[in-house]
Amino acid sequence: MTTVIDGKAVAASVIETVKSATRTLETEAGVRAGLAVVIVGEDPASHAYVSAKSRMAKECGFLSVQHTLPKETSQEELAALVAELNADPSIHGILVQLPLPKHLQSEPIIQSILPEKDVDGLHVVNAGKVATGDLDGGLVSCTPAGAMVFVRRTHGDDLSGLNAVVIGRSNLFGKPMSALLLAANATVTTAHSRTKDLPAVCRNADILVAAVGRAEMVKADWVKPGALVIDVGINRVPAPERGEGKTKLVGDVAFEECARVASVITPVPGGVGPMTIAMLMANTIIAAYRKAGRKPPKF
Ligand SMILES: Nc1nc(=O)c2c([nH]1)NC[C@@H]1CN(c3ccc(C(=O)N[C@@H](CCC(=O)O)C(=O)O)cc3)C=[N+]21
Repeated sequence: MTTVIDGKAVAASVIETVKSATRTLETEAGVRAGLAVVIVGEDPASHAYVSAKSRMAKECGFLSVQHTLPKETSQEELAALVAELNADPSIHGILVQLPLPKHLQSEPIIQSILPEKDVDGLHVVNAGKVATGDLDGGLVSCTPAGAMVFVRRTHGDDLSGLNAVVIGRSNLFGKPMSALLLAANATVTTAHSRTKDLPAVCRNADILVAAVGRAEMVKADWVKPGALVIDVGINRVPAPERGEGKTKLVGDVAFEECARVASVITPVPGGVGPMTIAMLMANTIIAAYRKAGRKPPKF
């Protein structure tokens, strides 16, 4: 029987750990963890994600601050807000929701966040720590960190002898995911749009991670029998069967057919997505513990 991972349930268990760590930090050190989320513009999907993050931060017991800036905000104004949050001792984590409106450059903004407050794990200092295998010193990007929780719950901490294939090479996901799998001793292939015979490469994977951004691209005959399949894709597609003009979310994996071949698989929605938000909370409490000079919890 194939196991379908319940991402909401795993995320809830991460959130329970965060909540209790938040209480401990408050009672023993008198410190309340604080998360600031910055959003520029009116994109409804981005607002939905940001509300979910702010709501979860409150549920964790954090000081949760949301800055909503108008879409015509200048580069300088956004940079000034980040500088203010960097200097604010009540804020331990800063997240600038991406993508930013087209007239703004995200890279200089992200690199101006203090690495110790960069709960998205996108600062070069944090990316560099992941790349060099220093997983306890920095902050790990939330989506790969969440995917690794699924990997550890399936295979334990040591992936020696297992082949892992990550489809996708973005800084946000593919590169850190490959680095985390490698640090856990997997033999890792980072595949991408220029890879020759992608289905054949994927068929070698004991752990197959799809982050291509193409709806249901990974088919059953790409999956090694018994593999763990992690679907990082979020694609909104038309769903005429639900009524005229309706849409639904699907991943990068053709779920039904691949589930018949895999031994463990994550669904979309309800897989990696909820874990991304949970790991953001985990990173925030880790940042707050470090600031207070305490050893943070492990996730
Ligand atoms: N600076 C920054 N950091 C991010 O981490 C970041 C970002 N910008 N921009 C946008 C993406 C997207 N993202 C998601 C988080 C949760 C779900 C999630 O919980 N999804 C639900 C479904 C939600 C629905 O129904 O729409 C699920 O997969 O079950 C999805 C996507 C974080 N992102």
